[in-house]
Amino acid sequence: MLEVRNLVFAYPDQESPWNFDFTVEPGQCIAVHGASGSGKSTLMNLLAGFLEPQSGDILWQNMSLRHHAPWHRPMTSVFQEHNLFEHLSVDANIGLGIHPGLKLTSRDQQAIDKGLQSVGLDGFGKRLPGDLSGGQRQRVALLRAILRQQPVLLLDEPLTGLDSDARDLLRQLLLDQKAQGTLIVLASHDEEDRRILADSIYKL
Ligand SMILES: Nc1ncnc2c1ncn2[C@@H]1O[C@H](COP(=O)(O)OP(=O)(O)OP(=O)(O)O)[C@@H](O)[C@H]1O
Repeated sequence: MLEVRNLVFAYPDQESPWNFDFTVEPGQCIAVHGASGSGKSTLMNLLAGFLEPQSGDILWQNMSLRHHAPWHRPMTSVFQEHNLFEHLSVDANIGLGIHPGLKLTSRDQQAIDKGLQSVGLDGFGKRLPGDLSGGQRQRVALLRAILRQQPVLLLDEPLTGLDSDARDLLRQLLLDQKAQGTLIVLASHDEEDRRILADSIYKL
C-alpha cells in the first residue's frame, strides 16, 4: 500500500501550505483532480522525491520513503517534459529504462518490440526522438516507464494531446498494468481518463 501521510509542503513565497493525505492499494489508480495551479504536479514531484516536504511521510509497504533518493523509490514517473535522450534511438531510450547500462538481452529487445507494437509504433525503434511527433514521443516515454516494471507509476497528464486511437491504446495498456498489480497515481484534466482508469479521486 502507498500511504501519503500529512505531507506538508509550501513553496518559499506561499502563504498556506498544502497538506496531502491519502492511501492507495496496489493494482488501483488514484486520480488527482484539481484546477490548474492546485498542486497536482507539486504532489507528483513530492512523491517522486524531486521536492522535499516540510513534514509528513510517504510509506510504501510500511517503509518510509521520506529519505530515499528518487532513484531508490519504487516508482517511475512520466511528466509532461518526456525527457527522452535526443542522441539515442527509440529502442535505446526505452532500453535505458530496463537496463541503465543498455546491456539488453534478446528477451529485452523482444519486450521493446512488442511494447512499441502495443502503443502503435511498430517499426519505430531505430528512429531518433527528433524524428517523432509530440504524441509519438509521449508514447515512447510512457512505454519506457511501463517496461521498467516498478510497482508505482506516477503519470502527469500522460494522454493529453494524443489522438483518440492512441489514447485508446494507451488507456488499455494502463488498464493492463493495473490488472498486473501496478499502482497508478494519475493527474489528468480529462474526465474520460479519470472515469476509465481511476478507482478513486483525490480532490485538491
Ligand atoms: N518552483 C516553484 N516556485 C514557486 N511556486 C511554484 C513553483 N512551481 C509551482 N509553483 C506554484 O505552485 C502552484 C501549483 O503548481 P502545480 O504545477 O503543482 O499545479 P498543477 O495543479 O499541476 O497545475 P496544472 O494543472 O496547470 O499543471 C502554482 O500556483 C504554481 O505557480
